[in-house]
Amino acid sequence: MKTSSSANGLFVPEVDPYYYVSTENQSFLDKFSKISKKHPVNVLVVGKQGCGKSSLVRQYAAVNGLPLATFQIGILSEPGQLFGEYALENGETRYKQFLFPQAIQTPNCVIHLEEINRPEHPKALNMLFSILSDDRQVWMDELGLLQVAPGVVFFATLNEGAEFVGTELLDPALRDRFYVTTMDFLPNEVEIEVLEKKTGVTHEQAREIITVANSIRANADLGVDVSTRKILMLGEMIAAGGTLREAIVTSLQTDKKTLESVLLSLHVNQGKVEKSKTEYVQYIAA
Ligand SMILES: Nc1ncnc2c1ncn2[C@@H]1O[C@H](COP(=O)(O)OP(=O)(O)OP(=O)(O)O)[C@@H](O)[C@H]1O
Repeated sequence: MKTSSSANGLFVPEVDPYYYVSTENQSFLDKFSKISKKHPVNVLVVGKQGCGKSSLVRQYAAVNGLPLATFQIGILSEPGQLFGEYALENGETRYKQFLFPQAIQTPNCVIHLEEINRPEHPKALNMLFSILSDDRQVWMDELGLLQVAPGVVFFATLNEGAEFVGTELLDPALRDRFYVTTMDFLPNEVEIEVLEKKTGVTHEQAREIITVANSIRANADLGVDVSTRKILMLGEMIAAGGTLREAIVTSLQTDKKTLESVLLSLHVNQGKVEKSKTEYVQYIAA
């Protein structure tokens, strides 16, 4: 998605004209925005992978015209790693500041902390604790006192999966500092509309994709998650002229055996997926 530049190198994302949110979540976002005018706010967005958490954060920034900065917490292996690192420059070791210190000191910045429940090393969250607590400041030998600027909103996203539900794996001391909002997949009618608008498939094609997705979702034995992202990928393939089978084979990202079970169950239950005969041809031109 395109973004427009703001003065300090951070970016205000563009509004996604086809982003849908429940009225409840819209109302929550509105309140978070109001609270942020008084002091920085922490919001935890919980939901299944690919259900739209990142887009929600992006859309919040876009709709409110605020700069957005995203950081992957899941890959952190030590406390200071978000802030900067020592690097060799012209034979000298210097401390190089990363975007994070700049983002937290930028008034009204929207800061997305991705996968906050999964840092590679638990201590990696230590410095974040101070920033997310009422103190809103942290001392670093290299950078001095860093204070969170007025109006900053931290959105932490957390993937809800089979291995854990909701916020239970998040450290209680950390969880305590967040408002929590939960997201689920969109209702079918809305998913159909998103599919039509974003991928250009017809209403009938969109309906068929959702029927297939529902039948896979309903069959827990298959263990295949069909997220909104996956549905959009199916739609893109079909809009590009692919068959439903081709779309499923390329989009679902599952092992061969599960894929065969998926195709078989769709074929048996709904006659939806045509059997294919594999032939080989030369691939020498587009
Ligand atoms: N409510 C929605 N309205 C329109 N499009 C949506 C909506 N939710 C998700 N999408 C689309 O689905 C895709 C996946 O969304 P997104 O990346 O936000 O999911 P996520 O939950 O953050 O995924 P992950 O857990 O993998 O980070 C994006 O292309 C996004 O535009």
